Amino acid sequence: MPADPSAHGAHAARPEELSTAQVAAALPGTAPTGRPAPQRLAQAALKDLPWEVGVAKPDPAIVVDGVTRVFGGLTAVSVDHLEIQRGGITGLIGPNGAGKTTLFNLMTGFDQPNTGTWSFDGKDLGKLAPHQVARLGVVRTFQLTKALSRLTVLQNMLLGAQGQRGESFLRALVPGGWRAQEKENTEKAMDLLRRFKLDAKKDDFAGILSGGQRKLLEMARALMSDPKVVMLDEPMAGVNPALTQSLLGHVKDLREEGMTVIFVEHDMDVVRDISDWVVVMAAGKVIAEGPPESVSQNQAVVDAYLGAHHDAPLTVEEEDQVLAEVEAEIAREEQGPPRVPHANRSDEKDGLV
Ligand SMILES: Nc1ncnc2c1ncn2[C@@H]1O[C@H](COP(=O)(O)OP(=O)(O)OP(=O)(O)O)[C@@H](O)[C@H]1O
Repeated sequence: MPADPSAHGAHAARPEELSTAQVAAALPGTAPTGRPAPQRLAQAALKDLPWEVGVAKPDPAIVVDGVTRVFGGLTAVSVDHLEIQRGGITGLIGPNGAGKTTLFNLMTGFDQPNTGTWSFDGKDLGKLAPHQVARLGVVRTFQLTKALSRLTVLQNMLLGAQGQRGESFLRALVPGGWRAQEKENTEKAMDLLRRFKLDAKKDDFAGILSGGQRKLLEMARALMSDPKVVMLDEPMAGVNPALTQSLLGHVKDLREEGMTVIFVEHDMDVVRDISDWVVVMAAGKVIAEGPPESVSQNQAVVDAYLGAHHDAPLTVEEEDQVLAEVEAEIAREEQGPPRVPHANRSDEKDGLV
């Protein structure tokens, strides 16, 4: 069923996100200019596409072709064709070991494939080092954050500026050029820290931040290089429910700013909440693509998560085990607050996101 276009409108300012409201006011599509928000365009563009693996997108930012990565005898990634729509949020999901992180590593220059090509805006990204990929506008965060614990929060941010396009050897030769650049970078870092509510911690060592604050720092640092594509590897993992809300808001804000976001996530509530499109991987391959509501209806996806095959029905013992796991999951959810407290979300109540 096609997604409801109203579900991804400009979201209302969250009370806990004062800086977001300020940022939103300055952003295309969220200011009262009558211009449609970028995410609406992405969602509208994807709405009538067939739910087929490898389907061509109307305006792809990233195109992957024939990429394989083999470790010993194991094919960790084998993606024939994948396009990522510009300006949308694409969720990359799949069971453990599906190849999601390996694909991220390949696309951002942290690993090299055995075969294949991939491009951003038509520019070949193969064989580029991570800093060169970042300079072209594609940045990523990591499952385990890479915040350097013995540097302060601000110093960590300034490291993120190194791939900036404004930096150049010539600029270094201009008297005062570096100092001007440093001042510019510091101002930009402080703006981002304010937006991510980490400004009060600018002089703290990153090592003393909570897991969630480190995730925020990592996202903020990724934005130092003015990226066009942001790849987030499990941005919500290990983050407490209160901060999850804040992180979700920040991811949506990236889309508001016109960035293309690809994120790996295991929590299906989160995936359903923020994705315009979902790509499902299993055993290295893309096994399904479509809007969030399409994947739970896809038998191949259900099988991949259950570790079963179409032609191999579950035994009674396996069914009992799956049932017991589901019941345990429900019991856990009943005991604690859900990670995404939908009832409290002002944006959802308004039907705007
Ligand atoms: N450097 C490596 N050497 C050997 N095998 C690896 C390496 N990196 C990944 N793999 C294997 O490749 C497969 C895909 O791993 P990957 O981490 O990409 O999966 P994933 O979908 O990100 O899983 P998870 O959701 O658990 O993070 C796994 O079987 C993993 O053990």
